[in-house]
Amino acid sequence: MATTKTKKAIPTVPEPPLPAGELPLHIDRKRQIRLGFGIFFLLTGVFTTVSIISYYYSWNADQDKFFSSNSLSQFLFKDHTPVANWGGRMGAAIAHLLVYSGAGIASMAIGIGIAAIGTNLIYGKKAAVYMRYARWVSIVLLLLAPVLTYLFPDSPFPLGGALGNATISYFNGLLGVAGTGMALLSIVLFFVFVIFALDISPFIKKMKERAAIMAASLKPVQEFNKPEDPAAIDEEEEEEEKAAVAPFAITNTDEIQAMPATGNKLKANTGHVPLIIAGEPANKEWEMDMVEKKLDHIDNHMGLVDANIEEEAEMSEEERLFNEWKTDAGVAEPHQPVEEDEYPEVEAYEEEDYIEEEEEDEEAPQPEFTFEVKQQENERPTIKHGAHISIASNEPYAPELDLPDYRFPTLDLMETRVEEEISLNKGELERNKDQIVQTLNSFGIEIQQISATVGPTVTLYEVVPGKGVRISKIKNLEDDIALSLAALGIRIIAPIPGKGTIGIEVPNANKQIVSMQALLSSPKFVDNKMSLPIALGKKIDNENYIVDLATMPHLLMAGATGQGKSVGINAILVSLLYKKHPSQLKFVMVDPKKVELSIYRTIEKHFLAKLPNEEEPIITDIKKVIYTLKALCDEMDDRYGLLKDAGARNIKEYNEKFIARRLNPENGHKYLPFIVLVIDEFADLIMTAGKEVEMPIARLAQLARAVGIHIIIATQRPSVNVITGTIKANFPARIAFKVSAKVDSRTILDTGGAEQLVGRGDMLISHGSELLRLQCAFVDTPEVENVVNFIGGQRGYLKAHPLPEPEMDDEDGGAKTFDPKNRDKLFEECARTVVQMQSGSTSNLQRRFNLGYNRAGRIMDQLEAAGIVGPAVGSKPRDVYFTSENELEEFFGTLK
Ligand SMILES: Nc1ncnc2c1ncn2[C@@H]1O[C@H](COP(=O)(O)OP(=O)(O)OP(=O)(O)O)[C@@H](O)[C@H]1O
Repeated sequence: MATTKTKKAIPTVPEPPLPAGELPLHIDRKRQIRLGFGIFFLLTGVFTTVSIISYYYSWNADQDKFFSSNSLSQFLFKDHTPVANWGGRMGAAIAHLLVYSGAGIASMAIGIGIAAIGTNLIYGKKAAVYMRYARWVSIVLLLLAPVLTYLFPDSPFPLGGALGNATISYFNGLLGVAGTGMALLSIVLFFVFVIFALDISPFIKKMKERAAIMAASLKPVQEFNKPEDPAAIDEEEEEEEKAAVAPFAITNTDEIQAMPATGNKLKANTGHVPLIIAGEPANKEWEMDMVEKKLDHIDNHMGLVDANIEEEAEMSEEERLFNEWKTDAGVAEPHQPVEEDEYPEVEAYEEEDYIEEEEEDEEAPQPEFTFEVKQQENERPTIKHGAHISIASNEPYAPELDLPDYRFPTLDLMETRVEEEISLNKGELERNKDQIVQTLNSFGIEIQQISATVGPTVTLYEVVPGKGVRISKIKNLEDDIALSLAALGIRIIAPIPGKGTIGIEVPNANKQIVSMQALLSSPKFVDNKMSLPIALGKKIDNENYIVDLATMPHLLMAGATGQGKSVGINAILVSLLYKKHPSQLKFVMVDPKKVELSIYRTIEKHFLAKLPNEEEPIITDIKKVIYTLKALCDEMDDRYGLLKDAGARNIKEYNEKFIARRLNPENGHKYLPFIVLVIDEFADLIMTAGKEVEMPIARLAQLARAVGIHIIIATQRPSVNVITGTIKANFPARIAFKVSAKVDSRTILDTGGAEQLVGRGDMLISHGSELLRLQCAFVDTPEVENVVNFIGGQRGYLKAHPLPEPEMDDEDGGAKTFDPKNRDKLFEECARTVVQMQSGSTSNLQRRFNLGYNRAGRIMDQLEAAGIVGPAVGSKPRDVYFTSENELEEFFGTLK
């Protein structure tokens, strides 16, 4: 009541007129409350933003502390362990909740939004402004969080927070990874092109207009330097008199007054200078007024005033009152619209004039105000850097131009082995047929029909059995039939896949050598478009067997000693040397026996790749093999990085883009040659280095195909401890030369048969689902020498292709040690999760078990040391070496 009385009393006492700059009491109080809230919001926003920025650096240290507290209040008020966040415990908690449990790094928009609201409260803007902020903050949160999670799914820092994770895992389930990517891209494009474009267009317009104003405002200043037509001056003066006097006097004319040093010079050639030097205030003011008026004029002319209407709409009532009050008090006057034709020279201004003027004044000491002119020159649009970043030529890139004079090896380097007509003795054929029919009949197997296909090493007899004969019966009689045919190397194929017949392969009395020269000159080899064509030999029906190593994509060759492995490797290498240019293919050769591959050292500068600073082009030392394998893994990772940048799925697509000059070498892009790793005696390696060799080979075999790295391994010991499950699983293409026992054949091919081969290049190849018998092409050592000498005698690269320098875990390159007693409580659970998901991702463990980064990282290290996951590979998830939970449980059993 008392207040009311006081209020009522106020009108009776006439208020004294408000002093300039002060507002009526009710406006003032409202403003104070707003100011209070504004400051509060501003500080809160700044604090939140700073805490989030700090979280980026301190989250590793603080996350464990946050998780180890039972509740938020305990973390805030009861725990006393110091935190690393710049905002203290409160900052750490806010940042954790907003970033980790919220929208990741995008949450910064919340802090900035709160601060912006605070600022606007201080200035008393209307509610519409806050709505606009809220809209933008929501867009940023909803868009940025999923995009960041999608782009960096395995980033240890929660870039997209829980919001990003939840959105992406939902959409990945709904649309798949590619579908989610496309959906995100369309949403982002929608915002960029539709909403954002609409919003920025006025801004761009404004910027353009401002630039025009700046240009125009400098015009009169330059005109000081230019002699003027007296008539024009008169006219201008007249017009100026007509124009309204500038409502606000610009007093900062000191600069113009303080120009005596230049005055004399100017006096000689300018019309306006006497006015300036004389220092008559009216004239000085006139000059500056002209500038101001022109600014106003252009504002009106260009519609800036209209643009300001929008801003005014956002003004608070208080601001309007304040402006009205200012107007009344004569502090400022509204802009006077000026007729367009009053300042025709604004439009008439031409750049050439300006350049000429500058040239004329070159020798004269430059008066201060010409400085502005120079600034203007800087602001003139320049050619953007990068606008011309383009590769000089539009011609497709030709990798062969690295060595333009390189000549491919010629066929005369290979020995000419005339392939005799396959002439199997008719008598031999008849004899074999009769014996087969007899033998089968003696076991009660009726035959409807029999035919023979004569191959270089064996003849295939195809038998169509009588009705009701079970195929398994014939298969069971394999040994008996072989015995009665009295020939070595009989192989029964019952039935021949895709045919209703039974095949019986009988070795020929006279075997034929398959000529490598004939294979290399065959149209099938010459005209093929395979990435890595290899001419392996001939099938049983004499068809040339040429296959693409890139599709295999790796090859395992095994067989007893002296059965043709080395010849087989040479056949493969020679085929590649005949077909590929040195820029397209590199070999990494490992030869623990030191003699088999040393012949290829001659082509070191053309076709070999090795570790930098390594002298030997062919690797023979086991330790260097481990380094080399690591380097190849690094090369693979680097290549994946390049493919990702280029948006290519495999080396073929990548190289096509590079050849079409769609990838900029300045961004690290380069033509990627295929790399073929050849290991001649794999058993020696695995016996000496075990997992250290097996794991990187398995990793390369699993992943390197897409980036053009292929592996050929050969061994003469086809036992299970050499050709392990891991190796077999990753080498789908396998070649078996003759082996001594059926069990060895099973180890190599998962089936018998290789023990019945006749040796000397007779082989079985298992590729995809088929098993084929081939006679390997024969290449003798002198022929290989001819080829490598031919290549080595030509100009090559300066050195062998360098592989990346590998980083090893410790000096010995050994793996981390695992102490079963000293492992995390969650070790087993995490191991199960990792095996279930087949992905060694630390951030996954963090999310699953609510772990801090450090602890999750420690557990991942323990998993690596235990051999459950592979080493860290950049930000990608680690490889998981256990394929099933059973396997894992067995492993846990060994730890107890
Ligand atoms: N495709 C083939 N055609 C004809 N003869 C062959 C063929 N392959 C190998 N031979 C013969 O077998 C011999 C041994 O071959 P090779 O040296 O390739 O055996 P290997 O399996 O590499 O033996 P090791 O394991 O002892 O090195 C050759 O010297 C050659 O006479």
